[in-house]
Amino acid sequence: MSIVVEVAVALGAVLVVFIHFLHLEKTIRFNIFVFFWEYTMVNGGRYGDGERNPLKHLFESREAFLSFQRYGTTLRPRYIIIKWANLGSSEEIIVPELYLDKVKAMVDQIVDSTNIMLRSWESRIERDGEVSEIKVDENLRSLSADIISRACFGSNYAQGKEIFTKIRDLQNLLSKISVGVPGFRYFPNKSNRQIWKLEKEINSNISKLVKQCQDEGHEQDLLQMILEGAKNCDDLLSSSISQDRFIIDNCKNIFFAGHETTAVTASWCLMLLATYQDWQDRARAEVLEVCRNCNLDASMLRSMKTLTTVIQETLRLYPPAAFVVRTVFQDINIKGIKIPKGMNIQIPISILQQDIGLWGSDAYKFNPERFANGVLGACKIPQAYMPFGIGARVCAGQHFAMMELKVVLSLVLSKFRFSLSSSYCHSPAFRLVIEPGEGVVLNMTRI
Ligand code: HEM
Repeated sequence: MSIVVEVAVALGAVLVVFIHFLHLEKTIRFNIFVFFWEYTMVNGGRYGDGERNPLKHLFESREAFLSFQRYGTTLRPRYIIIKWANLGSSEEIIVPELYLDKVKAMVDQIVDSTNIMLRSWESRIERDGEVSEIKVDENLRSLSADIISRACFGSNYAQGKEIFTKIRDLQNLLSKISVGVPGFRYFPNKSNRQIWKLEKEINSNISKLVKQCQDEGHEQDLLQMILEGAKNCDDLLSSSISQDRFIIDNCKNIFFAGHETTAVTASWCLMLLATYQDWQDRARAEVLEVCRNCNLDASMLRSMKTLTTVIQETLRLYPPAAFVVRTVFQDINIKGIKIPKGMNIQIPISILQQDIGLWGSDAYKFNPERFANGVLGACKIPQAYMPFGIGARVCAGQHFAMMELKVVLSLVLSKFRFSLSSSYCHSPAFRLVIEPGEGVVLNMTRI
């Protein structure tokens, strides 16, 4: 089957590319990219003169340029986000669970999960002598998956974690696909067949788990909220989406939105604290002062002002989500570019968050102090700070994410001193999120 299928796929792809480039849609897709290019130019040649811009490498290298272009012209990543986010009004269901008081109750769970990771670091340091070189990224990813699985599936989290692992494999496969041709995902080539197989497995595993949760009843975890939401969701009644499909899509949505983003932010935070030792000392002093050898609780997290500004500044310089995506509801004109109704616009978060005109001449510098009086004090136009998006569809998990980051970072700071290893290579990479391309490698010692 395979050679015939691959040839058919190749011919089909050529045909679709041809039609695609002739079609009016072409103008629309290219406009999206031009819009950002123009925006960039209008704002003082951001790519050219950003000598100290931490994301300079990302924006300037040919590879990065291609992945931006690819992202701007391919349907796939946007398709996933929009499809997963738009199936039913996910925030109606998720947000109540992620409100602050609910989130507080999860602190103990997060402390337990984080301590498991920290104990493994302690053992490594003991084994290696005084200092250990630790690449933190994968550990932080598993931690974040563990935390979101527990929050989502409660006591069934082990099965949930298996599903999340499969979703991650799916994500990896999808991020490797580079052909921005509409309809390509229906071609039965090798990678698409792998994707379909994985999707089928994920859907059937989630269905099984949902059934199990329904039989057990009464647990107040995220999955239960989704199940309840699915029962009452008007969107479902007025659409052709099945309840199963809705639940499956919401599970994928939470995992995709809430796992990688938080893990990557923790990695960037540790990288910056390792680079700026004065901020590491200040944040640690605050944590020790607030906790005074007691167990962490939600009220302590509120008092950690310095740590909060460190996280805010990290999210300003290294926002994990590269774009906020919106669909144009009526024809508009931005800086002379006509944007027709129905087109998707990507708002480049990091460009807005490092604009000298808005943030001052030290816009590229790591300076958590700027957030001492909140976002209003940090930026001329506070809407330009949007690591969690903006408006009605702002991130449903932002409180959860901030709380998780504070717990993880305060525990790390209270137990370890760390500096950047000489093997660290600074190379922000745009995959599905903006992440340290070569990972973050730290020299760690116990306190
Ligand atoms: C540092 C961590 C995080 C960052 C930077 C982040 C960022 C974002 C951004 C930029 C959006 C798009 C918002 C918009 O279009 O205006 C979003 C949406 C979303 N996020 Fe997060 N997020 C994070 C963590 C989380 C977590 C932990 C969860 C879940 C527990 C979560 C759940 C969601 C959901 C469900 C949406 C879709 C909301 C909708 O479409 O209505 N996020 N996030």
